[in-house]
Amino acid sequence: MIIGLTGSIASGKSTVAKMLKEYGLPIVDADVVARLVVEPGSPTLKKIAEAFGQEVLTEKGEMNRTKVGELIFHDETKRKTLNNIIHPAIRAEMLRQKEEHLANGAKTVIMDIPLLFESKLQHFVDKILVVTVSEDTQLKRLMDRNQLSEEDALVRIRSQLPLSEKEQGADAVIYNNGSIDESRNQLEVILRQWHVID
Ligand SMILES: CC(C)(COP(=O)(O)OP(=O)(O)OC[C@H]1O[C@@H](n2cnc3c(N)ncnc32)[C@H](O)[C@@H]1O)[C@@H](O)C(=O)NCCC(=O)NCCS
Ligand SMILES: Nc1ncnc2c1ncn2[C@@H]1O[C@H](COP(=O)(O)OP(=O)(O)OP(=O)(O)O)[C@@H](O)[C@H]1O
Repeated sequence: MIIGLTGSIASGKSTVAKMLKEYGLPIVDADVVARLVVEPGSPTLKKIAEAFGQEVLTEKGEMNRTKVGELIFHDETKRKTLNNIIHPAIRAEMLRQKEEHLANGAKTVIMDIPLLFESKLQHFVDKILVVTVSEDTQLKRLMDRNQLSEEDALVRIRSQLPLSEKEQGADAVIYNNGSIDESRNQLEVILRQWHVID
């Protein structure tokens, strides 16, 4: 079974992914893959520099993530341009890693895809697990974690579909407003229901 783990920025996906790892389940993480495909010298990074200018590269030839973040979260056209360049490369590498886990005998693979709904990737997975939080908690945790002003945190939140819509498209939902242990308990119930654990 392929489980798609999603949510929105700072809703708690990585926190839940860590718990899934503790069960020994293999995880294919879109944010990790998104870093892999823009390594210095990669064709994808070259295309990004052609589209946005050499100033998105650091002296070492790496992608300047802060700079690219500033550009794309304040400008939908630029965000779409970046997505059109980087998403095909991310998808191809994620599918490769998934196949590798299956070939190695995994019965369940987790695909952690923040933009699963925005990119319409529901067909990639058999079950969708959404990690959700209230808007207030999401805003507070994002501001704390990334040291962002309220305004910068809000533009990032608004660049994604509302969590309420994602909950409607889910096979199961983890409500992550409470403690980490409360979320862990919800996860355990879901994994039992799906026969991933006994
Ligand atoms: C814009 C970039 C450079 C910012 O890097 P930074 O290190 O600050 O953030 P990080 O990569 O950890 O992403 C944090 C979160 O931002 C959100 N996010 C990232 N990219 C996007 C996007 N194109 N649209 C909407 N939300 C996004 C996701 O919720 C993600 O989990 C980076 O996120 C990126 O390369 N984005 C494009 C690839 C992408 O779409 N990644 C999302 C998962 S496929
Ligand atoms: N139940 C919780 N109680 C308190 N803090 C939490 C809880 N869950 C997550 N957090 C904190 O909230 C922040 C966001 O969580 P996390 O990084 O797991 O979100 P995410 O959905 O993976 O975000 P992103 O898409 O931006 O990578 C982190 O700083 C994390 O430590």
